[in-house]
Amino acid sequence: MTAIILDGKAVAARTEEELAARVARFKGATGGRTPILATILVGDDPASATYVKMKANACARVGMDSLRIELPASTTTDELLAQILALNRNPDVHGILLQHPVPAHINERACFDAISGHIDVDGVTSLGFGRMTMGESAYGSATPGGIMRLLAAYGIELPGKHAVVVGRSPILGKPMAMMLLNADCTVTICHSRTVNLPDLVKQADVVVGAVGKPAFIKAEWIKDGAVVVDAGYHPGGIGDIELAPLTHRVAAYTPVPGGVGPMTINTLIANCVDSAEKALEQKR
Ligand SMILES: Nc1nc(=O)c2c([nH]1)NC[C@@H]1CN(c3ccc(C(=O)N[C@@H](CCC(=O)O)C(=O)O)cc3)C=[N+]21
Repeated sequence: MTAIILDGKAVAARTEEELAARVARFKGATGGRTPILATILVGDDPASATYVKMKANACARVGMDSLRIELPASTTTDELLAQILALNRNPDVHGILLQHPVPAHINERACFDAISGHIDVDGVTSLGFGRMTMGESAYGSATPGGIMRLLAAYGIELPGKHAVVVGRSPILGKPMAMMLLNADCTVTICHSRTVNLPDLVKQADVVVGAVGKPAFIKAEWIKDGAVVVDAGYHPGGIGDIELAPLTHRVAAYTPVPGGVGPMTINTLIANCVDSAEKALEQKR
């Protein structure tokens, strides 16, 4: 069986061409302003700094400006909330990315939920999650949203499929499960307290690795012909799924790197362009 490689890097690159054209149109309509994504990085975790830089670079590639806010690890919840509220009030800002994780003493949920819904382009607010789950208009969480766009780009049929999501985090596993449910999958959500994880994964037509542990999901658990989506990202180009033994016997898989990661960033940027266009329509 020749597996389809779900090439997120290629799909993202194609989409960037279209986004660049939309940014150019926005500039034409506003006398040269661009959509602006505000990125907030708290503390000095080098991996987080790299991801935020990748997001700013993606903005630049489509001709968008970004407003980079870097705060010390000692920042309090109230100080971070004040920054977010100021960005909410700034009419030039069309999207906010608050990079997860923030230092442990900060109430991350309170800070996510302070982001105004219309500029929650990373899809992290509770209200956005609820609206997405109910099938109402909202920007879905960027990583699962990117996965859905990637599956759509390759015409992967979802209705009636048994999707097994391994992981239940607020911005990855939980919204992933709701998006697959809304796409008419039968969804099983597995997590650290799940009994018989291998048996559940063995039933999956679609497997999503979203646990954050390198090669935690073993190749032998995955059935022939499954669609394998790996949302893990670990040093050395390793995902959450043991991939090498699978590539010849599954229907499709996301490579790591070059699969889910580029689609996450692309979804964030696409949502920000969308938000900017909506702001323009609504005369701001
Ligand atoms: N509020 C918030 N939203 C996020 O979306 C978010 C976050 N916090 N915190 C951290 C995770 C991680 N994340 C990645 C995005 C792109 C790549 C990516 O593009 N990786 C490249 C490889 C990069 C490399 O290692 O060179 C790839 O997979 O091809 C990886 C990881 C977004 N996250």
